[in-house]
Amino acid sequence: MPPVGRLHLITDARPGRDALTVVVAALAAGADTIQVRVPDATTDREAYELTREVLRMCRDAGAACLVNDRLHIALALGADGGHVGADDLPVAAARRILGPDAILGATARNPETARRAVADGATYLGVGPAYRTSTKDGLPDPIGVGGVAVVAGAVTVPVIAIGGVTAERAGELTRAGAHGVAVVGAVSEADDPGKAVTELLQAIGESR
Ligand SMILES: Cc1ncc(COP(=O)(O)OP(=O)(O)O)c(N)n1
Ligand SMILES: Cc1ncsc1CCOP(=O)(O)O
Ligand SMILES: [Mg+2]
Repeated sequence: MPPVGRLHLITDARPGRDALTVVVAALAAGADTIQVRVPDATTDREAYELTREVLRMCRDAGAACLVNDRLHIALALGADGGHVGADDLPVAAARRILGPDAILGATARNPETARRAVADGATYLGVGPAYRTSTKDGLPDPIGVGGVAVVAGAVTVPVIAIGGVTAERAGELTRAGAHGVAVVGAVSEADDPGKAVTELLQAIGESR
């Protein structure tokens, strides 16, 4: 299993976003993980084809490729793993499907859920929303840096903070115990996605 990366770029497949162009720029700037996340309305075939392209780019760049929700696509393509949350397969079922060597991320926002996810086989935890974000609807209130710190202190697996993360905020999250951060908008909405990745890497102490 590859190590859990510290800067996860999650694809932004909202209308008008060019996910692949952003992935190319992010990988060139040093993002170490790409998570393919598509809207629910996207067909499996479309998601498969996007993931196949992203996986090829990740392999060339030495980055990990994870698939959100649709673990069958990760398996079919031999991606590095997947990410599940409360509305997806339970973590233990996801682990059985992906096998022992895959990276498996699980969403948690409190210590109890976090410990259960780890016991059930999560390799890392996506913890948030750390801050308010408009990228995803229906999220609960942000847990803030303090909430991320509480979860990070409760588990031994890497915690990846998510939700409203920017280069200005990333450093306080890693200083609070997060191993890394996951972002959508901070990179995909940037005028220069590569520069945004460079600034995020600097903020988490991973500049090259
Ligand atoms: C790194 C990371 N953390 C959290 C999530 C959110 O997953 P989930 O709660 O299943 O919500 P969706 O992304 O499926 O809408 C994530 N994808 N990645
Ligand atoms: C998928 C997801 N889960 C919690 S917040 C979020 C979206 C994060 O997007 P952004 O980095 O633009 O706030
Ligand atoms: Mg999900």
